[in-house]
This record gives sequence, C-alpha cells and structure tokens, in this order.
Amino acid sequence: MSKLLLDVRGMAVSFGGVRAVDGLTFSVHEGEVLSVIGPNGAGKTSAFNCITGFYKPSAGSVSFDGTDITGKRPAVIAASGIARTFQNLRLFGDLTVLDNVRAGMHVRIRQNFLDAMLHTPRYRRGEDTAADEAHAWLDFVGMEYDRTAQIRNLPYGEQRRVEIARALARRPRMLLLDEPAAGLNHGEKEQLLGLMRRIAALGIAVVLIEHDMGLVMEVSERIVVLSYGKEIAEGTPAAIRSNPAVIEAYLGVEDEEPHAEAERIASETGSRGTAGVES
Ligand SMILES: Nc1ncnc2c1ncn2[C@@H]1O[C@H](COP(=O)(O)OP(=O)(O)OP(=O)(O)O)[C@@H](O)[C@H]1O
Repeated sequence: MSKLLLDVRGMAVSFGGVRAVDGLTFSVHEGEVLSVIGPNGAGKTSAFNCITGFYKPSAGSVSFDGTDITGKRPAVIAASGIARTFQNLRLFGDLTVLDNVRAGMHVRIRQNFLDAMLHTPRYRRGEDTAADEAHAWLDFVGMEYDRTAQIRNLPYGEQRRVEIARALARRPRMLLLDEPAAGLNHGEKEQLLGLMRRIAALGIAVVLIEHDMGLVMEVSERIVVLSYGKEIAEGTPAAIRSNPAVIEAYLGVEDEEPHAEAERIASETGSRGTAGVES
C-alpha cells in the first residue's frame, strides 16, 4: 500500500441539534481515488469542510502526511498540500481563464514586493514561469477554449475544468472534488473520469463526493458511505454495491434521485466500460 496521507479519526461537527458528521474515521493514501457517497444531507460536504478548515470539528482529529491539522485555518491547510473544488463554482468571473489558474499559484509563488512594484526582470521571469505553468495545467485538464476569455463567458463544463486546473496549480498532494460531475453532459463526464485517473497517476490522492454512481463505481478504489453523519460502510465498489446497509440507506429516503441511485447500486455489474450515467 502506498504512503498514508490523510488520516481522519472520530471527526464530528454539529449544527444546533443536527450531527452533520458523527465520528467519522477513514484514511487516504497517495495516488488513491476514494469516493465519499451518501444520500442528500448525509454530511459529505461538512466532512470536506472539516478537513479543509472551513468548519472546526467538535471532536476527533485530522492529520495530513503525519502532521495534525485539526481545526487549523483553511489557508494553513491549503499550504500543507490539500486543494479542493466546490459544489458551486468559486471562480473569478471577470478574470480570464489564465488569470484564474494563476490565482491558484500565487499562494505558493511568493514574489518580492519591490520586484513586483518595479516590474524588475526577476519579477517578469516569475510571471512568465507562472503563465507557462498555468498553460501546462490547462493542457492537462484538456481546456481547449480561448484562455484569454473571461471565465463568465465559458460554457459550464469548461468552467469546471478550469476550477480543477486552478486547484492543481497549487501542486497539492491531495485534491478534494465536491460533485465535479454535477451539470456535466455524458461526454464531459467521461473526460472527467479520465482526468481523475491522470491526476491519481501523478501520485495525487483524489477524494471525490459524487452522486453519479456510474462514475463513482468506475473510478474509485475505495468508497466510504455516510448516512446521517455516520459511516455505514467502507470498501471496494464491488463490496459497496452489494452491501445491504448501503442499499437500505438510499432506499430509506424520500427523494426520487436516491431511489434511482439505490437501483443503480444494486444493479451495477462492474462490467461498465464507460462512466457517466445521467442522473
Ligand atoms: N453551515 C451549516 N449550518 C447549519 N446546518 C448545516 C450547515 N452545513 C451543513 N448543515 C447540515 O448538516 C447536514 C449535512 O449537510 P451536508 O451539506 O454536509 O450534506 P451532504 O451529504 O454534503 O449533502 P448533499 O449531497 O445534499 O450536498 C444537513 O442536515 C445540513 O442541513
């Protein structure tokens, strides 16, 4: 097994009387793709928020690469090598594609203030390097659109790609993706599947929250299943799709979508050649 990166133990967070995350324990290794699934409101995003410092866990611990990061500020946690994307895109709409990705790099590239003020050759070299690297990440995620276009003018699927490029430009060791397939069409979901595999092949751990079960079953090495904040199952896709507690958790909720997901989980055969069932 490759190197342990993230180690979450007994993590909890509550809002009023709601235990959004209730004693969650799991780990993630270098280059692994792990999915966190569960019905709406199960606590998936809250778990991401605790890991990345947006919420302060009320109990438990989070360590990353052997360092305790429990309750640290988001900027400190990001600097330790954890990047994330959000359910609702958080890009700078007025900036160009390229500048959005460069914004992801400025957290790690520190320019000398005087060099920046005086636009010295050293400053310009730094900016050129940053632009080259931003282009390289945009190539990596398959962004073929005009990179001088304002983000707000791009199709939604392209914006999602840029958000991943920006997260990668931080050179993280672990990337948390919160519903990256939401709003994507079938072809875009297939590209996303390939992209997640390429990211993992770089040795970056990928932790995925996703409702598209076709995609989850195809890409994940392991899956953690949450229900009402608690972990009810953990295992390989094959073990999860036949786990009665998982099927029950999905069937036990009122929405139509989770019913469909439960049926998909129950009927997945493991022989799918492509990802991206429209949900
Ligand atoms: N900031 C908050 N304030 C109050 N309640 C919250 C907050 N964040 C999450 N919750 C509650 O915690 C529970 C878990 O929510 P969370 O968004 O983590 O679930 P989820 O599994 O990500 O859901 P979804 O799949 O719908 O995104 C829900 O009951 C939610 O209403």
